[in-house]
Amino acid sequence: MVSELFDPDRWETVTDEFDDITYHRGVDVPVVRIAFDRPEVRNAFRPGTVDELYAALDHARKQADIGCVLLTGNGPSNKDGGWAFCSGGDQSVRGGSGYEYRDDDAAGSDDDPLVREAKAGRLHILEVQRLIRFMPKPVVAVVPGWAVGGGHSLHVICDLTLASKQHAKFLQTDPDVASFDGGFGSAYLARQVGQKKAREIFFRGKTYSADEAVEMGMANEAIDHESLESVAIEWADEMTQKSPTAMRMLKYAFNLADDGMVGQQVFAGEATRLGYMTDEAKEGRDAFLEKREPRFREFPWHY
Ligand SMILES: CC(C)(COP(=O)(O)OP(=O)(O)OC[C@H]1O[C@@H](n2cnc3c(N)ncnc32)[C@H](O)[C@@H]1OP(=O)(O)O)[C@@H](O)C(=O)NCCC(=O)NCCSC(=O)CCC(=O)c1ccccc1C(=O)O
Repeated sequence: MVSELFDPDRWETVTDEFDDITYHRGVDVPVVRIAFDRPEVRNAFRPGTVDELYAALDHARKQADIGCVLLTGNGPSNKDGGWAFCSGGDQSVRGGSGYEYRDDDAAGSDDDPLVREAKAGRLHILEVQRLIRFMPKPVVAVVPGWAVGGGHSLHVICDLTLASKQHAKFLQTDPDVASFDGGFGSAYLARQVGQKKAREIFFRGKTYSADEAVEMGMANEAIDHESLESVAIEWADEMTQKSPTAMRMLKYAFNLADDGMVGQQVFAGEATRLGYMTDEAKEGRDAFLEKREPRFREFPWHY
């Protein structure tokens, strides 16, 4: 069993090569489901987990027939029945300068020695955050239980959050373990819930329910636990029936104001792609290749 909330009739396996995550694609909806699969440690991520998550997200990014990504956590824990989205960095493998590949974690033993050295003491969940941020399709955090520390930051960076009414719990423990996500995990959270509330979340370390998360604006809807994944698929179905270009441009437009010149670059890159699709752009290319002046006067100055 992948997870108690997982409906095997709705999903097919993309690959079962991963150890710490599972990766499926929808049978009848163009959506993928990527899930943390370490329920016994509340889906904490170790370096290998982050590597796998990055690989799966990057794969999903490149699939032209996929319009939405669901990010969730498998469960419940066999140990105590607890549910989790993700409890952040695995504190048991935290070394002096970051999280370390240990024991059975994918250590990249076949890597070039210099790459292996550079991989020591990883804090690369931030690379995953950026991949989600720039993913050209909506990413939905589907939160069946605890979203804590770096796991809380992951739900924050997702485009939408659906939370189990009965089991989702939102908590920031970063300063309890001397960690601080000073990027999207805090600053973008403040955009969602306001400065006072965001500071309260980090400074007090209080646990919030799904309803409270919805009320303060960091989650979209609290859903009955049993229906969480089927509702997530419904939302994905709705979103993937819309224009892919419009959805991509909207996501990047929402990002733009907060992402500075990188946000402008990403948005403008997509605008350039659209520009390249016009006859005007083809005329520019053809004129160069045919060694003649471009006949741009044939094109209107739209207003
Ligand atoms: C999540 C809890 C609140 C759940 O509490 P509870 O339901 O009572 O269950 P427990 O009995 O505590 O836990 C069950 C079991 O799981 C183990 N476990 C839970 N969380 C972790 C974890 N994060 N690491 C390792 N192990 C974990 C726990 O030990 C139990 O094991 P047993 O063997 O059964 O005893 C509660 O568990 C909790 O508070 N967990 C810790 C949450 C936490 O502090 N997370 C880390 C925050 S810091 C972080 O995430 C890194 C931030 C980050 O990503 C980052 C930030 C800035 C720059 C870069 C980075 C980066 O890339 O890392």
